[in-house]
Amino acid sequence: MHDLPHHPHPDPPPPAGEGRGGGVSGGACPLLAAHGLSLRYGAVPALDDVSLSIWPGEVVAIVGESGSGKTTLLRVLSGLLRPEAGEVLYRDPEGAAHSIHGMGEAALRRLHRSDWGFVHQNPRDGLRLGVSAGGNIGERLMATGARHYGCIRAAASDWLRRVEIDPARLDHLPRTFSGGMQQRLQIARTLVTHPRLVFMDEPTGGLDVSVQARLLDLIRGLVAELGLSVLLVTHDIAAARLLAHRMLVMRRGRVVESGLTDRVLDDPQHEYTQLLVASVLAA
Ligand SMILES: Nc1ncnc2c1ncn2[C@@H]1O[C@H](COP(=O)(O)OP(=O)(O)OP(=O)(O)O)[C@@H](O)[C@H]1O
Repeated sequence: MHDLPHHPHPDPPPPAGEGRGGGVSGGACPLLAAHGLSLRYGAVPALDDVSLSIWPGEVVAIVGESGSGKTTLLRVLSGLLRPEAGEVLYRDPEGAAHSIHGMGEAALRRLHRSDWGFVHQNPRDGLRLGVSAGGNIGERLMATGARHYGCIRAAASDWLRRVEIDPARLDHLPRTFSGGMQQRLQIARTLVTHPRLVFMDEPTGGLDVSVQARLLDLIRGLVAELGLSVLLVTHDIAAARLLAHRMLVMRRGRVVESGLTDRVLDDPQHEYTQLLVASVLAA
């Protein structure tokens, strides 16, 4: 048996309607739903008719080999890239659906500051290296309206502790931190505002194996504690196994298989998924 997180939905949404084609389901309410996303870089089809949805409290992993389109998909879903075709709908806390690529830059920026978080593979892309650790966390709180200096500092200290960084380092610059500490600081900065949906792009990439394991454990604990919805891009099947309720397998811009994580990994249906799983078992 695998120690998979309990799926937040007693009756998890069927994978039908995901992958190639398919539609956003009508009556039910996913947090984010994408339909028919396509994007090419010149002649390279980075995304080819991709559809997916993520539900409140759900962790969905997007896996696949290098160049399969994972990062492009995450960037399109989070509004950082515009698709040539298709649509991404986000449901706000009041239940209204918004088209991500139709909402305008200011509204999208607000969403990224409040409801959403983005954890980059390279912490330098998600941190301000010239600002103290506490400042990095406090800044995001202030962007959502926090003003009381003492409260902001206390929250920053608390979050340093939660990501296993000594709060005595509150005033230190992130460039004096190790790679693993910088990544944990980026996670603290992202989660301090309790976002509803977090995009993670290879959050453990580029770290030592032992540091990766510790970080995955930390992410797993925080995701469960905060009930976060997470879209996780990774080429690490073990990370997907540990964190994700569901997974999508990408190849050459297409979703070739999707389903509950243990089903996909223990009983892969697509030839490519079978190869992917076999290569991990052989390693
Ligand atoms: N800015 C760009 N210009 C041209 N081609 C691009 C660009 N970004 C990505 N591509 C191409 O699009 C395809 C998908 O790339 P993408 O980065 O989304 O894959 P990935 O699965 O995230 O890969 P990796 O795991 O190596 O990060 C690849 O063939 C890549 O070479």
